[in-house]
Amino acid sequence: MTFHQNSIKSVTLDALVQDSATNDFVPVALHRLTVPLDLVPARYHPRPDPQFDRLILESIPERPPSLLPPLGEAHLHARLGKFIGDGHSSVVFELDDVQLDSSSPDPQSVPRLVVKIARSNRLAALAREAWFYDEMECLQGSSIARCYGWFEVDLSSGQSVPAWSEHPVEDPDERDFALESDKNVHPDQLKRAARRDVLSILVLERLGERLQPGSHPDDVQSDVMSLYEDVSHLGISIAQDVRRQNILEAPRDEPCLPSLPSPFTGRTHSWRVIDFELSVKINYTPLQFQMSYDSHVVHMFQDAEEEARLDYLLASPCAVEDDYSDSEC
Ligand SMILES: Nc1ncnc2c1ncn2[C@@H]1O[C@H](COP(=O)(O)OP(=O)(O)OP(=O)(O)O)[C@@H](O)[C@H]1O
Repeated sequence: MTFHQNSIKSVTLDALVQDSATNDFVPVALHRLTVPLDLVPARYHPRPDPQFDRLILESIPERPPSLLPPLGEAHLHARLGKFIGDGHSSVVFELDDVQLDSSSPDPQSVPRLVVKIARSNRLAALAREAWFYDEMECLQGSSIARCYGWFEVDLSSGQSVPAWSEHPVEDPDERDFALESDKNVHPDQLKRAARRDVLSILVLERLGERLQPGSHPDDVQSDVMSLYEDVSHLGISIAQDVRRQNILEAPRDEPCLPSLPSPFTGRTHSWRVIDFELSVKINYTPLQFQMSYDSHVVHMFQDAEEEARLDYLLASPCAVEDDYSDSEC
């Protein structure tokens, strides 16, 4: 049996939650949640007159039907591995020693996985991201990572999560887009925002390295542009978060699953886009999206070049001096 994005029903993680009295790690079991269809309200942009037909759709694009089999019963057991990265909303780790229970799918079809752990004050942001992974199911494995589910558990009073305190965010009071971007915030999101005692995670396919500072050849730039094109076919704008930190290489290290061709362009990408908590579902045409993505992506690659130049100058002050010929370097 193949391991699908909806095969896992529950997850037990070791080395994530600590018993505050003894400082020992205790295994914690998290249960899969179904993301309510209306969790993220779409934004409707009225069409002022027919000349905007090329840019604004009459209605919000429908979510393509899921092609996954019915929800599975598998239980996944894993240990928190190496820290990979963090952001305003989450901390991301590799998963080690991944095991599935005996009734589960073929372990050969399980790729390397990571866990994206919501910060305690960013539960709504992770829920929002889970909704976008569902919305973009048809792009999982081609332009975005495969997402193996959203899982939660209530922590008990004597439990703590060292991942939160060891990787603190610079500004813990920063505004939460998940609660501010939508006119009518879903009641579940308001409840989540009020809580600090919930462990909430996404289990994702492990992608490769980030797009590095420097100049990138045309084929890389066009591959990345095409990731945004794919997303725009679903009426999804991620224009607010076009950054090289959100472009990762497609998985390469075994075990990994092959990249799938885009259902929209047929292109098999070498890159993936991540991080959808700032995304918005809206009734724009792909042409309208393309106009805004074009400039964002061009700027991103220009910034990557500039960043590399600055890194070089900082690492070798003589290079700065060389610009002024009296240098003694
Ligand atoms: N599927 C993945 N595979 C490998 N690395 C990942 C994956 N997802 C995230 N990462 C790493 O973790 C980092 C943080 O992830 P991400 O940007 O999704 O977090 P965030 O908290 O939503 O960030 P932000 O501050 O941008 O909202 C990424 O920059 C990337 O390096």
